[in-house]
Amino acid sequence: MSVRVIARIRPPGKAELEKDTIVTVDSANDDTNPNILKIPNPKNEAELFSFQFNSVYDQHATQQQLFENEVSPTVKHLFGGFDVTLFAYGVTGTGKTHTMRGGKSLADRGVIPRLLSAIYRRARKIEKDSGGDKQVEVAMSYYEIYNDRVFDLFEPPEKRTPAGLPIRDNGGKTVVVGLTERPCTTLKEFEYLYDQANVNRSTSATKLNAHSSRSHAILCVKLTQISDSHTLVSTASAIDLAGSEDNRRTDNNRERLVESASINKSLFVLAQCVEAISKKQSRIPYRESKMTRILSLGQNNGLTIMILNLAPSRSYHQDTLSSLNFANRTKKIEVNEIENEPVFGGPGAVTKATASITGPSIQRQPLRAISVASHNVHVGANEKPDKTDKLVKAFSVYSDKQRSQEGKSQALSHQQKRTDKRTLDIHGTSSRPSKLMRPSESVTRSSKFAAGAQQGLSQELLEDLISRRIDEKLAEKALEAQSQPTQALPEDLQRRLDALEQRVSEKEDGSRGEGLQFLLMAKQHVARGENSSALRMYELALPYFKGNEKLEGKIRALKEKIEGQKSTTQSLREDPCHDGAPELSNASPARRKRKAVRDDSKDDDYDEGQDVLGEDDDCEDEHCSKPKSRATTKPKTTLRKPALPSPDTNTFSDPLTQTPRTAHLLQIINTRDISQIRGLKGVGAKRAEAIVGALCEMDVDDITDLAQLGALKGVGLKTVENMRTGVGCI
Ligand SMILES: Nc1ncnc2c1ncn2[C@@H]1O[C@H](COP(=O)(O)OP(=O)(O)OP(=O)(O)O)[C@@H](O)[C@H]1O
Repeated sequence: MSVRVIARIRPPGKAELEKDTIVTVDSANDDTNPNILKIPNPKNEAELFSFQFNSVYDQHATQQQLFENEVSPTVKHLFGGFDVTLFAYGVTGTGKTHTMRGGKSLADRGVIPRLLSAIYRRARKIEKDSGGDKQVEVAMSYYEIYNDRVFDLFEPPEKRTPAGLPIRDNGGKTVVVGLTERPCTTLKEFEYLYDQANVNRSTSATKLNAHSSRSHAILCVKLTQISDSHTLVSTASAIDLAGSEDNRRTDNNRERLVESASINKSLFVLAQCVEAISKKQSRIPYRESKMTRILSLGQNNGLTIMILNLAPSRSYHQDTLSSLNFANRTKKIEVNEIENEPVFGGPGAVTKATASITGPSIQRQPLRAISVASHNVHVGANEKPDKTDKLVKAFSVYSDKQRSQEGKSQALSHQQKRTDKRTLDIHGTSSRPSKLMRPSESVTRSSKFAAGAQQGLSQELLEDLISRRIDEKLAEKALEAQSQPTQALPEDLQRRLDALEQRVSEKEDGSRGEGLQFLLMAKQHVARGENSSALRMYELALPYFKGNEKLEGKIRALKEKIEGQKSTTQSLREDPCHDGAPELSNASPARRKRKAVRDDSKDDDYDEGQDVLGEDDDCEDEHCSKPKSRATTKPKTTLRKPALPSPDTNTFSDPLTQTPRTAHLLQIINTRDISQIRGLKGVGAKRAEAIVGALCEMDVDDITDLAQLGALKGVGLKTVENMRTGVGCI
């Protein structure tokens, strides 16, 4: 099933004139609801571009109409066990927050309060009709992604840690670690919590919107239906994305510019993901931004609805065309229509399944699936094993990773996943158990043994597997013991070093890491011959390196190049996300390749990025003496002895013999997230940036073993040893 795309045009604002309205609504067939949007070609007003979506709403559409027609029908699917994802997309000031949250009056309420109202209504009805046999519980979590960091909206800003909450990949799903989940038994309770959390959301006035959202907000509503025989969990995710903004029009100050760059970058990556999915490319760049990792468009299951918000007026002409092009590609994305499995079991299962929402009023989730979890189930004591024959309804999955087989093998792997899940779920929870709840090693081993037996592994192989696990555990213990500092630094020195490191990281976080990421992405685009995208990345990097002549020169040169290409080849666009015309063909792959080779040979962006940094380092600011401060922190690491097996042992190169520690290290490296990588032992910001740079230049998607990691430019075996000894297991 495809993503359902609906478009909504807001009324003209106070400063916009009715006569400047350029977006009109039509229907494919006169007697049906409107589903076509028309907008003139900016280069030839007489020509109209048409875009068809599932539904289109004009400026007169009410909140009630939009909800009744589009969102209300999903409620029964949610109760049927499907996850539902709704997200609002659009340029700043086009009405996303108005659509999702809305105003306070009854008529103005947006999709989210109406959805909750419908959920509670249906829940009460189910409970009543079942004569009390069924119970429905609702819990919510709410967080924002601000400057590419995840913050719990139940935490006031002053209590947040600057780095935000970590996100992890857990069995193919992205999860936020340490998020608050709050039960809410009534609509009133929900509204209270929702309003309270919204106070914590980052908003500011910009020239284009007096209450502009400076973050992507993600609300997850978890629905748990409990009966004597089974428990069913499903999730509704409602996402209010921040709007892209053209900073030539915003007059943003530096702080707003940095926010804006971060918003634009994540939306740009989203557009890249959608484009890669629509072109059926094997690599979808989800990992390049936290928002795209979390949204996982095309990877999540259940129902997905995108609400495209548009402004009607001419001043948004180019932006509107970009949004329409984006939506046009999004509507082609296939989503797995998989319902969550009910969990069979007696009252024991019910207790376990609802433990997280019937306990104290605030619950910390150990590890929580964000958007949708197709199998976010809880297994009870009397689990019935005959559910594995349940059929998956659709198989159109696009993944970050190349899929080895299609069709039948996918069904098989789905079943396999279930078998694995069952093995895990025997311990009573589907999410990662807390340390206290973690089963004993022997239980884990015996369940693995059982899983292996189910999979038809030979006795010999199983024993081998077990003894390897024991070895791994022993090695881990030894590593942990050795990674303790043998000698603590004097308290005063340690404090000074910490303060110094903190200052350095604060400075780097704000002005280097992000900016460099843009430069790196620009380089990637140049290498692929995508000059318009590269230009956009360079422009996004500019606020971080203001006044940098090299960067400005690069932008000028690229602009000239693009202009030159346009006039000579009559090619209307190279990057469809930032050009007006709908669905125009791109340059031929052969031409692209030729261009890529030519550009690559000239391109020195990454080095230039280092130059930019170099100039930054030369400043007189006391914090800029990084090399020195880094050097002074070194003794901490040199006190520790490396405790890795030698590089020529299997552990270095054979993924099968990887310890959990190694796997965790590689997982962190493969995030390509500078802030995570620089948290590794022995890795400073510069090295983290170099690693990310080297990863971006690799031909393969991910690093799969330590040998590969050690071979990266600027890494080396000693660094690998350091990084590995400093990593904990997950
Ligand atoms: N359908 C609508 N009817 C009436 N007013 C609307 C409508 N849509 C938007 N508005 C008004 O337009 C203004 C901008 O809307 P809103 O803040 O929802 O935009 P946004 O897309 O969320 O912007 P940003 O991305 O900057 O947060 C608000 O004053 C809002 O009330």
